[in-house]
Amino acid sequence: MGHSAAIWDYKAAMEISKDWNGIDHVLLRNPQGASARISLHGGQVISWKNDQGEELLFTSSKAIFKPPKAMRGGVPICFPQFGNAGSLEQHGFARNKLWAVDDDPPPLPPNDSVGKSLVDLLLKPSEEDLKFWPHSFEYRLRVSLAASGNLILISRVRNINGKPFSFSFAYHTYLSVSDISEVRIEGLETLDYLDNLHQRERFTEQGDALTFETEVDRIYLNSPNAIAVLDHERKRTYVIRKEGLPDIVVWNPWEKKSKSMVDFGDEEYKQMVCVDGAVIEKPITLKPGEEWTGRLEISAVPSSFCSENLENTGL
Ligand SMILES: O=P(O)(O)OC[C@H]1O[C@H](O)[C@H](O)[C@@H](O)[C@@H]1O
Repeated sequence: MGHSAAIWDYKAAMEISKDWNGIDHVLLRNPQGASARISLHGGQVISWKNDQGEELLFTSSKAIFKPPKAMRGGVPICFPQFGNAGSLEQHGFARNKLWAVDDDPPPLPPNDSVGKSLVDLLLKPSEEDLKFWPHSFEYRLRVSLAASGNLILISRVRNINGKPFSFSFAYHTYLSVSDISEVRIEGLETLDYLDNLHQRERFTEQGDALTFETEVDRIYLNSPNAIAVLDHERKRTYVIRKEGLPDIVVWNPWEKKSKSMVDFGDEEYKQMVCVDGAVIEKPITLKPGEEWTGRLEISAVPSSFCSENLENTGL
């Protein structure tokens, strides 16, 4: 018997436990049996399951779950720098830090909380962080699981004093797929992209949809606010909707690069594609007191649902 949404206690549907390194994990559940697990290491969503218990995010079998190493899988937060185009470590420090649960976050619009199981997290710079990146910020991350099973991430970054600062950002979303050769991405047609495999040279997408035959590492610019990742074999489509995140990073390392990465298992590159809502080409600049919000919502739906209900996908 399922639970009725009317009597479901969303606050109680959030549990905190410790992993084997003593790091807090937050488990969110919805009345239909979907779940999401978030580690305070990195504020990283490390699992998202549908109501059938199927895992929707990829995590490498060799992922290292111990700070200060980043975990390969789920949704690492890249902040305040995406990639290595800056003075900080690759993808910035946020994914390697211990975040705190925020018991009293500033309010968000009611439709961002009602009918959802959620957790609010907070990251503030340590003394050590300020040596490398001397900017006072508060980063609030809300992770929600909707009654529909959708996973929603809302980031709010505030400049709390001092001088203006700039940052780039990505929700580095590792989607689980049956086989990368069965995947196509719709919504990126005709867009310009920066190719990370060619020193960020700018190209224009020519194909109808993006498919994979080799390593891909691109930053699509000014993308539409909904794109679809179709997994033909698993008959599943991920619909990614975003606000405040103009760019989309698409990455699959393919065989050779994945072999050179210590935290990637054999042939595992076939089971993943990263599709990140991001802000890269034009970094965000915040003056003192200003706040930026970036929202990502992912649905995982049967492909038949998408082709028959294209309007519902927003494409
Ligand atoms: O190995 P990581 O630091 O987690 O980065 C993994 C990948 O992230 C992004 O997709 C970048 O565009 C890639 O160039 C990078 O290889």
